Amino acid sequence: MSGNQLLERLHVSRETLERLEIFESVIRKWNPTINLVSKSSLDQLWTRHIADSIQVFRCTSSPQHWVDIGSGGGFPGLIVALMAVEEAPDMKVTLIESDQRKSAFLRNAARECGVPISVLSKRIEHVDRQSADVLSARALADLSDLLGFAERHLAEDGVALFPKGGSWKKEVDNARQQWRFALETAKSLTEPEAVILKIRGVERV
Ligand SMILES: C[S@@+](CC[C@H](N)C(=O)[O-])C[C@H]1O[C@@H](n2cnc3c(N)ncnc32)[C@H](O)[C@@H]1O
Repeated sequence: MSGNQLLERLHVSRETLERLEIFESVIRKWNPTINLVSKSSLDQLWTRHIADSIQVFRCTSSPQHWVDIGSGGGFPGLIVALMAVEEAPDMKVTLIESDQRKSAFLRNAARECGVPISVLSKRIEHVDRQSADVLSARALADLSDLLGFAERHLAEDGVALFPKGGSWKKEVDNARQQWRFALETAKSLTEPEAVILKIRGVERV
């Protein structure tokens, strides 16, 4: 599927597309200095990163507080905040990113795109409890570690959204040795083998 077809399928409005184009120009400007996405995937920014993040946003409806951990170049957290400007204007979005230069990028990109966010430049292990309705993380850690963060930072009826590649079943089996949780999966639109894990009710075994 081409980038345009994907965006059509993900129902992106003209106004949001304009913000995404501003984001694209900011990330292309900063990437050579701080390597926000790999040079090879920069050519597929719209499919590999932007559409991939929009589909995470589309996995849930009307949360009040969305927390994204290890946001890096803003995937999915900054794209979620950008989508929310039109579609969920009351939602608060917090990005947690331990790298100071990436945090500076996130603040700058958000300002240029006109997107309100909070950025915490800390390791997730040092952040106060967030009571998030949604907790997301892409390419940060294996599922068992992510569930430790979910247990601490999700509100009681909150949902964790973790995009995972082809080996997700193995990660789920391993995680079940340490954690009890309810799992749903959504097939990725951008990668045939990939899924988004939707996880609730995380408890230590
Ligand atoms: C592989 S990158 C993924 C970035 C982005 N989520 C993506 O999918 O493109 C992982 C990011 O998490 C950040 N990170 C790693 N460990 C972290 C921690 N314990 N707390 C907060 N951020 C962390 C790194 O600085 C890096 O930007």
